[in-house]
Order: sequence, then structure tokens, then C-alpha cells
Amino acid sequence: MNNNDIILKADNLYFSYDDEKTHSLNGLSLEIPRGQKIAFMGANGSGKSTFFLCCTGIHKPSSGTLYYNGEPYSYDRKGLLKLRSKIGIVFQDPDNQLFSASVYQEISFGVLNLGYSEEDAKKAVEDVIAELEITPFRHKPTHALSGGQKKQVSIADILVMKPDIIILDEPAAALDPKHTTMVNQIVNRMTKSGITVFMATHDVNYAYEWADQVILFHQGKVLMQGAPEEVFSNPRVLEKTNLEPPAVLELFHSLCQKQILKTTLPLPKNLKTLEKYISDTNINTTQ
Ligand SMILES: Nc1ncnc2c1ncn2[C@@H]1O[C@H](COP(=O)(O)OP(=O)(O)OP(=O)(O)O)[C@@H](O)[C@H]1O
Repeated sequence: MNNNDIILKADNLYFSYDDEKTHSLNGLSLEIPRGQKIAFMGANGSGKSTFFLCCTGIHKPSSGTLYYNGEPYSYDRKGLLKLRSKIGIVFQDPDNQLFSASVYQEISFGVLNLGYSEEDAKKAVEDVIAELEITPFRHKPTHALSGGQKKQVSIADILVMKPDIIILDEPAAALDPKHTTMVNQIVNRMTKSGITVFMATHDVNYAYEWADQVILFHQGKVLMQGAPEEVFSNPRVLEKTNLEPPAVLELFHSLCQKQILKTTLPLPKNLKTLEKYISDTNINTTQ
């Protein structure tokens, strides 16, 4: 792959929270292609959140280098300001992110801090309020919002800055099905507009269908990176990271074993494709 196609690269990162005996990142290296949807998976404590905090410049690795658009990270004030505007993180718990009194203040804080004029900030905030359907509660204090509304505002906080990369740490955690669907729709719109999306998730079915690439973390480094079909068809790495294969793949393989479907078919991405395989087979056998 051409180097210009790599938006973020990590080279041999180490990071420890307290002492140098336990490494939360333990020689982690990876390359992320621009404009893709990347699912980060792995057991609890495997280092996903720590890596995300390093990506945004909140943590600095004790050794190793991060590159954004081919340039090594710079941790001076100017470098960090640039990182903050280009790589945004939406935390798992919105209460760790929202700190302004009102929704409007909350969403405008980031752009005003980046030096937008009042007028440009107003336009950017209004656009994102409309896009994320925040209008009905735009005048509410942030502490009075529901969990789903808080999640919408915390995504708006980041989107308003028009980042190149948006990092979502388990965006559907604690959301009901309606709000999960809404967040998924927002994420789909982001990827269509060319933003590179990193998402930590434990949901193998979602990751399998959604992601262009899956990165499996294990003990602070990358165990495997590849297309979802490739990663989720590897029983050894799934077992090591405590992951089950996606339901649609399990069903497909079981139908192949029973010789209802042919193993030569491409792996189905979702249940709709699997249903089509089955109905095509029925048509072929009844003709
Ligand atoms: N603030 C902290 N202080 C001390 N240790 C921490 C802190 N945050 C994370 N760790 C440790 O760093 C390691 C990696 O944790 P991290 O939160 O990055 O994993 P994760 O893959 O995001 O986990 P999860 O899926 O549970 O969110 C773990 O051993 C964890 O205990």
C-alpha cells in the first residue's frame, strides 16, 4: 500500500500506567488505511482504550512512535492542538466527556477553542445539531439529558471539529436498541463522508458486517489485522481472544457441513445473503 494511503501508523509502542513492570501497550505496531472502518476487538484489558488515548495525544507512549499522515507525533502545544482537531475520541461513558452546562455550549466549546470566529463556530454548531437531530433538546442542560441524548451530544462534540479520524469507544454501550440504531446510522454517515472510523466493540456480529478491517488486540499488541472474513475464520486467534465467530458464519458452515450449501460459495456478510443462498439452492433443487 502507498504510504499516502496510511492515515495512522504505530511503530513498536510501549505504555505503562504506573511502573515499568506491566506494559498496557507492549510493542504494538499497526498501520491504518485512510477512509476505512476499523473494528478494534480483544478481551477486556488488552489495551484498546490505552491505544486510543495514545492516538489522541492524551497519553504519550514511553517508547515507540505514532505517525499521523506520515509525520511523527509532536507533543508540543501546536502539535497537540492539531491532533485534537484531527483525531477525536468519543468516550464510552458520556459523563467523562460532557462538562459544559448547556448542550449548545458543550458543542461549541471545541471549535471556539480551536480559534473559530463566533460566526464560523455558530454555523458549524448549527450544522451538527441539525445533522445529529439534537434540535429537540438543544436548550437543555447537559446533566438533564438521557443516556442516548448524551451520546448524541458527545458525538456532536467531536464531529463539529470535522476530524479526519473519529474514535468511538464502544459507542453502543448502555444504549437501548432504538439509540443503538441511531448511533449506527450516524456512524454510517461519517464513513460515507470519508472520515476514518475506529471503533472498539465486543459485538462480533456488528464488527463482521460493518468493518473493512478488524484488528485483534491481545496483551497490549496486535494479534491479527485483516478483513473480517479472514479474522473471524481463524479459530486459533478467536480462541486466544475469547471471541465467538459471528452467528451468520457459524450458520453458513453448519449448512455447508449438512451439504445444504456448497462450500465454494463466498462467505455471506449477513443473514440476507445467507437467505438468498438458501432460496437459490431451493430453486435449483426443485427445478
Ligand atoms: N487509568 C489506569 N490506571 C492504571 N491502569 C490502567 C488504567 N487504565 C487501564 N489500565 C490498565 O491497562 C491495561 C489495558 O487496559 P485498557 O483499558 O486499555 O484495555 P481495553 O482493551 O480497552 O479494555 P476494555 O475492553 O475492558 O475496555 C489493563 O491492564 C488495565 O488494567
